[in-house]
Amino acid sequence: MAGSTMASKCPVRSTGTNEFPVIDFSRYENDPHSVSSEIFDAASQWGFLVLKGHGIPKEDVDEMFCLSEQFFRQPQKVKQEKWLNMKGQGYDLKESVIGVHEACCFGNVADANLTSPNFSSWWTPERRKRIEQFRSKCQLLSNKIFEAIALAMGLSPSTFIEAHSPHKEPGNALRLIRYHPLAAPPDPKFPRLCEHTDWGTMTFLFATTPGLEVRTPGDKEWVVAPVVEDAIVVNIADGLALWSGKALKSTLHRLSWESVPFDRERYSMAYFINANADAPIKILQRASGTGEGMLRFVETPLSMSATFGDYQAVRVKMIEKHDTHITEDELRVDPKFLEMVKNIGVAHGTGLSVEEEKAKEEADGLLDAAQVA
Ligand SMILES: O=C(O)CCC(=O)C(=O)O
Ligand SMILES: [Fe+2]
Repeated sequence: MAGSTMASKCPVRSTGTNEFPVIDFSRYENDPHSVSSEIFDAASQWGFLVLKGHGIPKEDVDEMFCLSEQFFRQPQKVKQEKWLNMKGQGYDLKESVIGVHEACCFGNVADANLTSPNFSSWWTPERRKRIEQFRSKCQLLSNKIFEAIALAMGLSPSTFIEAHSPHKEPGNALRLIRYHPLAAPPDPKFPRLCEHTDWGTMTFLFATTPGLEVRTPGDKEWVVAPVVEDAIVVNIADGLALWSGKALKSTLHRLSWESVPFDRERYSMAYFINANADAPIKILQRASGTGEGMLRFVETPLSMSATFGDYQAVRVKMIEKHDTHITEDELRVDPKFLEMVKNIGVAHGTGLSVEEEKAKEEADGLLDAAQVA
């Protein structure tokens, strides 16, 4: 389990945009090959990048932050009218080893949040409509990035998109987050947000103030991700690390009390992208003998057949057992499959190459992949 208080006592270096990958996506249409290879390089070395020129209007992002602030300013009783459910909809409050923050999460298939009964009465039809319109813009952007990544890997452009229909469960989730101020220092065991890797396929992070800490390539140190105006932080999550045979990296990240002290607040928004529950898990591998500067990945057979839905159910169980309003019954999964996912080594975030990772696994025995997301 992550969230070690030891690590959070170490000083955390700030990074500049000359070190952390920053990519201007407005060049993609005219120059798809070089932009997609920049994205692939950042995603395989850092697992994180800052994306400028992404096309989501600034006014829309500002409006989402405005809704978020208004909602979190409501009395606690109003906010917690509906707690987060299994469809990733509702209010979530964490003060535990997972972290100290509150969130309102809009998950499930496109437009499901227009009518879901699992939101506080504060969320009027008009406000829900704006949320769904924003989710739809994020979803269209995610398709473009998936296309770019497929292009860089020598795959059909629709390879990842086909497994990400917005009309299929579990859908993508927009999580409005507030790291709330506390009246007194927290329990020393609680981090602001524990070290974790995300468990979907890709995540967009929106923030106007720094605080997000990321492990550098080679897993050497924590650095604070730079905040670039009107840009989005994009990170690869475990599902895509698994799918790409770990060519794309799912990197550990967190928030420490040094970054967001107990008496301060910070707002952010995370858009978690998930593969469709019925999409079969596939593993890609780099094909040998491809030309200079060209990558080509091919599918390799998987020892047991499983879907992303099987995988997601297991990851939810790994996370939600810590503190939750979800019952044990709802979290029931096949114990054999749970064991397989724990041992598969997807939630790695170690910064090691595939070969190094393999050698380490052999040396250490099977990795415990039970990172929380
Ligand atoms: O708030 C942030 O900047 C990061 C949030 C995050 O990593 C998460 O919710 O998974
Ligand atoms: Fe995360």
